[in-house]
Amino acid sequence: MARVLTLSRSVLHWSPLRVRSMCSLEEQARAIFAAAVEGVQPDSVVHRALQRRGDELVVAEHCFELRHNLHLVGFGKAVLGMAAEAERIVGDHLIQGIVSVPHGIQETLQRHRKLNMLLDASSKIKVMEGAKHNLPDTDAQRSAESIWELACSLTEKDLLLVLISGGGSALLPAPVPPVTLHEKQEVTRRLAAAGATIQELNTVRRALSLLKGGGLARCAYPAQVVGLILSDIIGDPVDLIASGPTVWSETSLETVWTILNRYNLSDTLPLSVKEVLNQADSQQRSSLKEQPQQINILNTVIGSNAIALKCASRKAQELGLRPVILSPGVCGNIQAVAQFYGLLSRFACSSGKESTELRDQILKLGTEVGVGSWELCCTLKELEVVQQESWHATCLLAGGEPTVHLLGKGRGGRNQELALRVGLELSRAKERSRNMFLSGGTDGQDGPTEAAGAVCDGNIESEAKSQGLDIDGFLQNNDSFTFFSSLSKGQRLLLPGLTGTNVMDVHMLILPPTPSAQ
Ligand SMILES: Nc1ncnc2c1ncn2[C@@H]1O[C@H](COP(=O)(O)OP(=O)(O)OP(=O)(O)O)[C@@H](O)[C@H]1O
Ligand SMILES: O=C(O)[C@H](O)CO
Repeated sequence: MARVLTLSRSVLHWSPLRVRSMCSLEEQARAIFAAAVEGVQPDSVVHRALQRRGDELVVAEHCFELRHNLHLVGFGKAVLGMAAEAERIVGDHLIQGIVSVPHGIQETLQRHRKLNMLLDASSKIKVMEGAKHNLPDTDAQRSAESIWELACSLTEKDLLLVLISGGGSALLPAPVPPVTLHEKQEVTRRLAAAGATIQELNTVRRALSLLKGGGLARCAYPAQVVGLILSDIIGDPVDLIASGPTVWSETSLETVWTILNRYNLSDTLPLSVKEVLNQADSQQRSSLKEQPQQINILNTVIGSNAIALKCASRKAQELGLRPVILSPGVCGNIQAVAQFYGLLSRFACSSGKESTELRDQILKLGTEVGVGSWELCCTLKELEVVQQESWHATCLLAGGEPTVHLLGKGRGGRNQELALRVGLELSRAKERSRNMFLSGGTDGQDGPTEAAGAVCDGNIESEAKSQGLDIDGFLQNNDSFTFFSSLSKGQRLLLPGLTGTNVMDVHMLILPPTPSAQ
C-alpha cells in the first residue's frame, strides 16, 4: 500500500510541459501514436544504442575495439534501417555485411521516401530479399547460408554485429539435416494454424535449426558477437525474438515434445523431424556445447514496446495531456481486451459503489489480458487521483498483441477490430461518449490491410447507424477494415503507411476530464 501512495503522490506533482494546444483530442491521439512509432524507428534505436568513441564502439556500456575488424549480419523486417544507421556510425571499420530482409522492402521504402532506411550505393552490406508473405523460402535459405558462411569465416580478432528484429525467424531458415525447408515450414505452419503461441513456435523452430537458439553465435565463435535486438514479443525474451540466433539456449527436448503433443502433431511429424529431435544429444551438438559460448556474446534489446510507450507518454505530456502507462504486455482474446478497456473507461468516470464494483471486475479480467495486478492497482490509483484532481485529459497508454479468433471472411486486423469493439463498449456506457480509443500496429500494417489501426469514440454507434452501417454484422465477419473504410469516408482509419519498424501494437484510451473535476 505504501508503494501505491508514493506513486499517487508523484501523479499529484505532475505538470504538463506546455499548455495544451488547440488541436482536437483525435488529432492529439494520432500525434501521440506517431511519436510512439518515431521513438522506435530502426535508425533511431541503433543511433541511441551505438556510441562511437574514436576507434572504440560502446554498446550498453561495453567497449569494443575497432581495428577494421567489423562484420555485420542482420535478419528481420526492420534490419535494413538498422544496418543503414550502423554503417553510418561504424562504416569506416566495416569489412563486409549481409542482411536478410523481406521481399520487396527496398522498393517499398523507396516508394515511401524512407531514404534514411536504405543503404548507400557504396555500401559494404549486401541486401538479400526473401521470405515472401513472412514464410521461409529458398531465397531466405540462401541468405541464411551466406550469413552462416560469413559467421564461420570469423576469427578471434573479429567483431560481429548482429541486427535482429521481428520476422527474423522466417528470414533465417537453416533446417538441421535431413529436415528440409519444406518439412520445417510445414511443421511451423501446422503449429501456427493450430493456435500455437509465438513462444511455442519459436521453441520448436530452435530445435530444428542450425542457426537459431544460439547457432549463429556458435558459428561465429571465437569472434566477439554483439546482438542488437528490436523486440516484437511481449516481455522482450531475447532467446525467442527471431528464435534467438545469438542467444545460447539449451533445447529441452521434453518442452519441444510437450508443445508438439499439445497440438497433436507428434504422430504425424515427418521422419526427418523425429530423427533430428531424437538425436539432439548427438556428438555434433554436444561438441558444440563444450565451447565457452556465453563469454563472447553481448545481446541487448534496443527497441521495444515499452520504449514506444515512453515516447508516446512524452508526447502526450508535451501536448498537455496527463500520461499514464499501464503495460506493454496486453494480450489474450480481443473480446476480453475490449471489455477490459471498456471497464477502465467506465472506472475513470465512476465513483462510490460503482467504482468498487468496476475495480473488482478489472482486477479479475487483468490476468486474462496479461496485465499484472500490481501494475493494474497503480493505474487504478492514478485514475482515481486524476478524476479528483485533473482538469486535463488523461492519456492511458498500453501495448502488446491481443489475438483474434477469425471466424469471418472479411478484411480487417486486430487493431481495427479492437478499436471497433472498444468503440462499442464506449458507446454503450452512459455519459462516456467523449472518451476516445486508438489502436495501431507500430509496423503500420494491421493484418492484410493498408491501415495500421483506427481511432474512435463513444459516438461510433450512432455515427455508424446514421450511415446505415451495422457494427455487429461487420464484427461477425471480421470485417473491421471495410467498416472503417466506409465510416465517415475512412476518416477514423490510421494510415501512416509502412513504418519500417515493429514493436507490436499501441493502445491509447483518452479520457477527457470529468465535468466535476473541471
Ligand atoms: N480480417 C481480420 N480481422 C481481424 N484480424 C485479422 C484479420 N485478418 C488477419 N487478422 C489478424 O492479423 C494478424 C496478422 O497480422 P499482421 O500481419 O499485422 O501480424 P503481426 O502479428 O503484426 O505480424 P508481424 O509481427 O510479423 O508483423 C493475425 O493475428 C490475424 O489474426
Ligand atoms: O521472427 C520471429 O520469430 C517473430 O517475429 C518473433 O520475433
